Amino acid sequence: MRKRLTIHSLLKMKQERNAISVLTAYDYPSAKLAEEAGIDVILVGDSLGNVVLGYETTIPVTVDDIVYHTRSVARAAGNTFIVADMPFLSYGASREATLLNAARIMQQGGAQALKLEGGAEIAADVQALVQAGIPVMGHLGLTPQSVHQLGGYKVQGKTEKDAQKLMDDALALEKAGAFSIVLELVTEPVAEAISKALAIPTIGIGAGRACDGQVLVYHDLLQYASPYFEKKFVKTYADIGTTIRDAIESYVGEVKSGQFPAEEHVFQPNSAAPAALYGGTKDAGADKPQSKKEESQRKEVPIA
Ligand SMILES: Nc1nc(=O)c2c([nH]1)NC[C@@H]1CN(c3ccc(C(=O)N[C@@H](CCC(=O)O)C(=O)O)cc3)CN21
Ligand SMILES: CC(C)C(=O)C(=O)O
Ligand SMILES: [Mg+2]
Repeated sequence: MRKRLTIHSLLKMKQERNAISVLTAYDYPSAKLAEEAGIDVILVGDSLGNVVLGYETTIPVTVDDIVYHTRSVARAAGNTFIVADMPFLSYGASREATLLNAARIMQQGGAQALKLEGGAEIAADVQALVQAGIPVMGHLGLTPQSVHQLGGYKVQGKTEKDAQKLMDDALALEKAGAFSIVLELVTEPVAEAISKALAIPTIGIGAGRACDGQVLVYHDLLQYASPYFEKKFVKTYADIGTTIRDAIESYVGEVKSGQFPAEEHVFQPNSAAPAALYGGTKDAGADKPQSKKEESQRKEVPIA
């Protein structure tokens, strides 16, 4: 098993043009499989609000939610660099609240780094976290925690003015000490210009081919009951949703038909017939049920 990457090895990957693969994970099985598959970085994203908890936005996600999910990811992926999202307004309200919430996610969750949405306006918070010894990942472009202000999940950096603001924000985050920046739903040339202007790696999601790495949401990549999997920036690599639904359908059918459980799933006593249970007669139990269906038919026969 490969050793866990560090912020220094991620910087080196950019310098050597070695693309960084990032995937979200939210629990033990998703993190275990991501680590086994050789992912570079796991992000415990607040997208868990959408794909695991069923909320419409990421806004209801709490620090408790992130701690709970990060713990289970950390237990599964001890050799993978784990970044956790700081959820909505768990940073920026006050310097003290930012640091205390960050401390909880690092200490109780077991993340190696935190990600915050926003640009120059949160640079001072980023700097305080970095000074406290926490690696910070920035997040620019479509920042879902501001969806109501942005007016929807729309591509960012389309006008010259927006593009310049994205560039200024990226430079401000780098200056504040961020080790990497996620660019979400940013036009390809703008993401390319930012990636070239920064020393730290950019991680794109719907931000084109020039980013230093890519990130996708676990449930999108696997078509795993995700409400977003049909989006333009997503590529689905498997159809796990259909596989799971078909399997459960088969199970339901076999329980109802009596095909499951079969002989090989059933435990038998030492002696072929546990006479005591059948009222002490020697041949009792010889007509033990072969299936649920048969048993229910038996029950229709009055015993007395
Ligand atoms: N499952 C999932 N995947 C994600 O990528 C994701 C989440 N959830 N939740 C948090 C945010 C929200 N995200 C979103 C949500 C919607 C679009 C979307 O509707 N995109 C349109 C672009 C529309 C335009 O052209 O402006 C698309 O078709 O890609 C994009 C990102 C990304 N994040
Ligand atoms: C989509 C990624 C970048 C994210 O922030 C999340 O999964 O919450
Ligand atoms: Mg997020």
